[in-house]
Amino acid sequence: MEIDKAIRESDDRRLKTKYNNAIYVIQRALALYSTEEVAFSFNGGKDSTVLLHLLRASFYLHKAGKDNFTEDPGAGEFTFPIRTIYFESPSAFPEINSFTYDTATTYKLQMDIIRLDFKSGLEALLRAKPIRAIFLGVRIGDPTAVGQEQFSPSSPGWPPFMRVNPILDWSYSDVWAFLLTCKVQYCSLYDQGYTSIGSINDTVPNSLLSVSNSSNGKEKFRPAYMLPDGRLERAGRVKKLSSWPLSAISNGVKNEDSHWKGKFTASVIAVGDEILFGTIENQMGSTLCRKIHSIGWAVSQLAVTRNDVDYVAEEVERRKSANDMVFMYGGFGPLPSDITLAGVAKAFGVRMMLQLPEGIAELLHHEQLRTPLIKCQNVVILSATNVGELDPEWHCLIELMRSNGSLVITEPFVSKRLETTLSYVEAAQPLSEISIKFPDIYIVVIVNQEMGLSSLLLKER
Ligand SMILES: Cc1cc2nc3c(=O)[nH]c(=O)nc-3n(C[C@H](O)[C@H](O)[C@H](O)COP(=O)(O)O)c2cc1C
Ligand SMILES: Nc1ncnc2c1ncn2[C@@H]1O[C@H](COP(=O)(O)OP(=O)(O)OP(=O)(O)O)[C@@H](O)[C@H]1O
Ligand SMILES: [Mg+2]
Repeated sequence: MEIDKAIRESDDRRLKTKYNNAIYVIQRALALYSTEEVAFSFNGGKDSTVLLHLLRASFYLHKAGKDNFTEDPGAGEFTFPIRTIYFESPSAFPEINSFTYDTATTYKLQMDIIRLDFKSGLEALLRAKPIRAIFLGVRIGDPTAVGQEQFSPSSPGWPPFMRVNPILDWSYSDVWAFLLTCKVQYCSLYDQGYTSIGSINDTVPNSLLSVSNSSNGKEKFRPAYMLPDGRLERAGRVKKLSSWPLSAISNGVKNEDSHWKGKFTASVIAVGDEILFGTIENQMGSTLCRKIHSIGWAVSQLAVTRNDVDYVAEEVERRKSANDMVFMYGGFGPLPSDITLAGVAKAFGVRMMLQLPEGIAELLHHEQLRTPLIKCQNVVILSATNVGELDPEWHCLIELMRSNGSLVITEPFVSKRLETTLSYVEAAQPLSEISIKFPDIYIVVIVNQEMGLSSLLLKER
């Protein structure tokens, strides 16, 4: 078998060790799960291309170990037995799409094309098929590798399956040593200076591979395997605004809800038994909503949870993917009941290290704040415990995030407040007419017992 042979004949001892270890992880997984219970997540990227060939080699070795094994199947003669899944997105590079499809044909992959987001797609897959483990080409250093091991259960809030990461400990140069030693095809973009490939919206060739071309002034790039320092693999990823969903960056529209179309959305999560006991009012919540509105963002939810790690994790897990930003307060400090950070860590599937979620906690220092603010991807944890403390903290947060380009401040809504002494029922008719005639106006009705009724008419600028 060409892969196994190429590695055995190579004198690269490090590559041999990496190869043997990865094969061992795959064999362990195949001993734990039947072929029907595993899937391979393939996206035409270099890491998943490595994994494809490791899986092929594993199956060959598995078969070779059997008594009745005689021939060595060439690339086209051997049907790859594992269900392969590809999440195809409209923002994928055409070169990635065509390489993925061509590879599927060459190696006879039974490939399911999924046109849903990862989570919904996996939910549907696991409902339809008995999949229990999925092979991924995740490597240490990938943002998504944080907290993962070779066998890592899917994160809380995700459908239950085992993530199997056979090349987790491979470096960038190990990947290229393997692809070049085995002389296998890889996506053509890697020969044009791309070193790590996301979507067309967030990936450009790595400028560290640039070679100036004086003859026609056009920039040219060396191939990806020539990158001298693998730590700079992601230098071609265009800086995302913090780590917000790409949809929000590319077109300014995250939420498809017609009222909030065009707006960035945030969720607010308060952590506090004292609010749920009714001992204190949640004034911080309404103040924070006002502040968020004042920067032109929409608040999609204001939630209060118990001081309980699982409750917090579940809420954060749900809100972080549905919103551009999540703001949290309460449950933050030195007491045993201060579990907000542990809940955030659990939501991201990472451990706590030195009292912070490992690998994802960013400390935002500001000279006017005694302690730094904590940001974990798109979740900001505020330390303010009352409205008085919130004002300066918010001011510093906005200043910091604006200066590092991680916050887009848009025009606030234009709002008009109408007050009337009409009853709710009487006002319903004219308000419905307004909303039909002006669909871009969002109407909030406020019923006030003493003064009757008022309506807030909100419109985007
Ligand atoms: C098969 C598969 C399983 C995944 N499982 C998880 C998971 O358990 N938890 C999680 O937070 N993300 C999971 N993801 C999402 C990835 O961590 C990550 O968001 C995705 O690969 C996109 O990375 P990118 O935003 O850098 O392109 C999974 C993705 C795939 C394809
Ligand atoms: N759209 C997708 N469809 C299927 N699997 C995917 C998809 N995106 C990511 N994955 C899985 O996640 C792994 C890690 O993705 P990542 O982008 O880090 O690596 P890659 O795409 O293989 O290579 P590169 O780092 O060069 O982009 C992939 O190897 C693959 O297993
Ligand atoms: Mg990729």
